[in-house]
Amino acid sequence: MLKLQKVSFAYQKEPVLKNISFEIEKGQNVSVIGESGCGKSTLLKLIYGLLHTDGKVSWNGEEMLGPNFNLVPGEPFIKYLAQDFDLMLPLTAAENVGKHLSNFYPVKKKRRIRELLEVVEMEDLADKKAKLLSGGQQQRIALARALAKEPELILLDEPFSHIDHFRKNNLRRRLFSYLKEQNITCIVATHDSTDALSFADRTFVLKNGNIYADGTPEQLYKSPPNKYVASLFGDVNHIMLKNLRENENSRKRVVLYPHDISVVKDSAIRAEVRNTYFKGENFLIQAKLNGEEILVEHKKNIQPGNTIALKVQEKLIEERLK
Ligand SMILES: Nc1ncnc2c1ncn2[C@@H]1O[C@H](COP(=O)(O)OP(=O)(O)OP(=O)(O)O)[C@@H](O)[C@H]1O
Repeated sequence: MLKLQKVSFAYQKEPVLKNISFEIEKGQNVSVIGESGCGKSTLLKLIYGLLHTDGKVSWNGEEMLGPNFNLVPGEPFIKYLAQDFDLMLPLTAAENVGKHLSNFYPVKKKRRIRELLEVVEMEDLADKKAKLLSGGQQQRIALARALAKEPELILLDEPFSHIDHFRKNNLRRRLFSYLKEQNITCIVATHDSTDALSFADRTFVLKNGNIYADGTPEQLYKSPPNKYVASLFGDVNHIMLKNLRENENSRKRVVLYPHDISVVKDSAIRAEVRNTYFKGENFLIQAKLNGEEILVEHKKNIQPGNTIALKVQEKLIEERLK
């Protein structure tokens, strides 16, 4: 189990992380999300032992003392995959993956390298020099290398940032099921809502140096505590209640995703279409509702200038206001 107690950190005067405490069970997949610069990478570096904190970071009850006490920063049972992949460019993909594996059992080593190259779908490029690989291919090799010595805890900083959309989904499924099978604890810092929604057991939202929200992805998505949290999962509206309800006088607003709002034949809520964007299965409609800019999802394209009637389930509004 990973345990952080009152962990704070500042590069300069202003603290980046403030008094953070949490526990993560073995084998859990935790995603850390939050706006750019909120401290996701700093948190991973701190757990790995690259940065010093006055707080306490421990693994299975043993305190990890950090860079002020370790000559070589980092713990051997943790792997940290930074945003720069730090590959040995003159070596081949396979050589990079096996770099930290012992040469004592060459057949075993070869088998392990092949297994890891399969996880990241790079078998075909095993013998290609790293310097000749694309950014996404290098990132996949760096991932395989991080897994080579079967870490107990893996820290991944934007692990799919250079990988194209088609491959990303498949790779995510393979990687995260591999980590589950091996019972490897994983923390992923990410901007990508799919990493957080589809694969994490638990999600931390970082804001202003604190864990601002902590829950299962489903809890955070379905009942976002506010607009900030909802916006990390995609487009979101923050609509004045008086624009949705008759006889509403408060200045309260409600968080609604575009798909929470339906276009109907007739209703008292009317908006004027300003723009439409094709999204594949649906269209995203940008419209003006009593002066407020809103986003609505709809099956059909509606031309700008048209008026649309809208409906939001009252039950959903009540839930979001809780
Ligand atoms: N070496 C450094 N020296 C000084 N300030 C730093 C350093 N590294 C990061 N920072 C600052 O610390 C804050 C947190 O940075 P960090 O990289 O942890 O954020 P992040 O959430 O990972 O961002 P991103 O999502 O853009 O990668 C930022 O304001 C950043 O400018």
